[in-house]
Amino acid sequence: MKMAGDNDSVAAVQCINIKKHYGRGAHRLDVLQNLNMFVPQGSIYGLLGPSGCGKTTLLRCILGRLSMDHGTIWTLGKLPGTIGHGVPGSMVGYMPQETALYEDFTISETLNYFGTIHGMPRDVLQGRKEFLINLLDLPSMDSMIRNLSGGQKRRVSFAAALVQSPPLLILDEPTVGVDPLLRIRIWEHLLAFAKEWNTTIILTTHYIEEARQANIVGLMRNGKLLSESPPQDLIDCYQMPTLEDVFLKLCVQDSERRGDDEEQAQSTAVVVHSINGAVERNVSSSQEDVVFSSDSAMLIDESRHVCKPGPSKLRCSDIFLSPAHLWALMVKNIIRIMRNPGILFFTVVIPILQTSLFCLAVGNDPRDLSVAVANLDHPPILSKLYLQQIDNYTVHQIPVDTLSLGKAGVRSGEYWGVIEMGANFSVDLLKRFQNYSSADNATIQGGSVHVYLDMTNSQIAISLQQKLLEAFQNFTQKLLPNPQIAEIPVVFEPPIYGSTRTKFVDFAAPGIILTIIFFLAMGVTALSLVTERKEGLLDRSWVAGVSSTEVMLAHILVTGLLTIIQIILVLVFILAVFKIPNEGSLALITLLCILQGFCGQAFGLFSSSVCSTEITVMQFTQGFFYPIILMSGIIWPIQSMPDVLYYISLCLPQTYANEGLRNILSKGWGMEHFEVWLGYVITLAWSLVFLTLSAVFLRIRK
Ligand SMILES: Nc1ncnc2c1ncn2[C@@H]1O[C@H](COP(=O)(O)OP(=O)(O)OP(=O)(O)O)[C@@H](O)[C@H]1O
Repeated sequence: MKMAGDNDSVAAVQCINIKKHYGRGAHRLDVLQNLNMFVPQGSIYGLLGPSGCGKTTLLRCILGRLSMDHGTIWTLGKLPGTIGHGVPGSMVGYMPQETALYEDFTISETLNYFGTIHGMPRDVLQGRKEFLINLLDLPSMDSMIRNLSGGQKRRVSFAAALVQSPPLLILDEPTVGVDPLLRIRIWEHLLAFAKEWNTTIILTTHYIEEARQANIVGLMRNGKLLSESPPQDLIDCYQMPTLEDVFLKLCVQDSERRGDDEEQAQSTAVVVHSINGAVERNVSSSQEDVVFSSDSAMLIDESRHVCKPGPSKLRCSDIFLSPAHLWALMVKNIIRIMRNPGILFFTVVIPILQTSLFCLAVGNDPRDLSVAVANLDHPPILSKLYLQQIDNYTVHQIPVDTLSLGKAGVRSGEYWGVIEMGANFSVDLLKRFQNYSSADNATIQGGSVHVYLDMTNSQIAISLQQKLLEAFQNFTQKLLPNPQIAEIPVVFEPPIYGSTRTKFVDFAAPGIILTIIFFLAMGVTALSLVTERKEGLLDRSWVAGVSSTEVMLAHILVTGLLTIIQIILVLVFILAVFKIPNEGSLALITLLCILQGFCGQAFGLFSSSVCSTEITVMQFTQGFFYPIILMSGIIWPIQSMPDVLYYISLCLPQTYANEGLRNILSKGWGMEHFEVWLGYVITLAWSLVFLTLSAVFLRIRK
């Protein structure tokens, strides 16, 4: 059917037999059921219906944001989402139900963001901003969104949908929660846009009577249109005082039809014709029969027209990345970070705090360990000399009269151990040193230091053993002309790599550096996307034409700057302040850290593409934290793991990187070693895996 006269005969949007459901099995909900819709160009189309009848779902299908189960939608002559088409993109302005604005932006920044995405030149955008501020009676451009009233926020949201003067406007409940005066003003603007700029407007509303101002109303119930006609025609046809009464009557009729014939009811729509002022009513059951009338008096029985697909002007940005989109997204991310002191604090202070805590709290010798000394030696010549050699920083000697008193003290938790030297210690030890080959067992036992330790804390026990053995070496050096006589005949020569005094902290440092960098980078990235998606902000950007790759890249570039700051801080504190030994190239270390930071960002993006809320992101990332720490050889060598765990650990993103960094730091190895190469290659491979998965999940969940 075609209306006479003007370009109203051409459809801006046409939906043909649309079906859409959510859920599966018993939870399946058929939201749109064979829905047909025809929105003429330059008209205001009011989509009315009770809550939950599927209005938003239909709008999202029209925008190309939701895929349908069945049917076709034409928007501005093309299928939404076609390459080169501006829907989603600059051809459509979308105002979602929720305000969906960045609370920490000003009005000006908000409009800049959307204007830049749409590629508006700076001066045009400035003029447009001033026009919209006047038109919608908004406060000053510098006002922060978070300080605006609810009504002002809705008007800013409206302005954001209008900023690029789109030919198609889709407004999801623009007047909900708005005072009556403002509602009247919004309608005045809508009428002006349709009349003066030939803008096509589709809007949903619960306030049925306000839709009398629309050119056409679609009355929707249970996922289908009960009627699609000019409001006055409906009122005249049903001879009801209000549109609301018409809607009620149609609902009753629909229920009755459903009772009669469920199948028939699925696809019928009441259509009102207005012919030369007389109104007649049809019940149609297929798309071809669905007709509408204008308030002009003529009907032309022709099939409906949709906008003819014009020659596709394919821009590079439709296929490749758009610099305008990237720039807008990056500026947006920078503003959000700058306005959020928590993120800046997180960036600068946390890496310093974590590295310092690690270097100060881990790997140092324990001190002031109380150890009972039962020295029964008489006269205590050699025993005294031995006790003097014990490192007083670690061991705090407490004399006791008998061995059993010392043991009782260990059992009660007073001492970490007891050192016992017998009554003939000095005599027997001298005998042993003077006559090695003929010393009997009694002499050897009498000339030995007997130590009883609390072995429940292995690190403390190992430290005590080490200190007591070192004291004995010092003691023999003072006592014997050739102290090597007193040593066991297994000699550890100067090491090939490292030193005899290599500490635990040197072993753990590479893993700790990489873990701090990986998880900080992940933390900065992970929450941002989830917050944006939850508040409907991401949805708005998708509709403006931004792609998931652009969103990801903009996040990586901006949070990448933060990650580089963190890497510099971590390395300065580890290598320069706490002087963890480094034999290798600083450039290689930095490169590996940057790649691990990138991998952390990619993992953060992956987490935020999989999870819907901040809580689930936290749980998801925490679930990975301990397995990575425990299984990547950071605090214990992977060579000690059971076979299965060992092979699993090799697959983790930090195991090879950790090993590679350890080799660079402690052995000074470079890229000529395969073990070092592997660290870089596997980190990069994991980053690509996470990025690909993020892109897939972002696309699926768009
Ligand atoms: N992602 C989803 N998964 C499952 N069900 C959904 C989803 N989105 C919407 N629904 C359900 O589909 C039905 C239609 O929702 P929709 O938001 O389209 O209704 P609506 O007419 O816009 O409602 P309102 O006027 O309250 O905004 C509702 O029952 C809703 O609960």
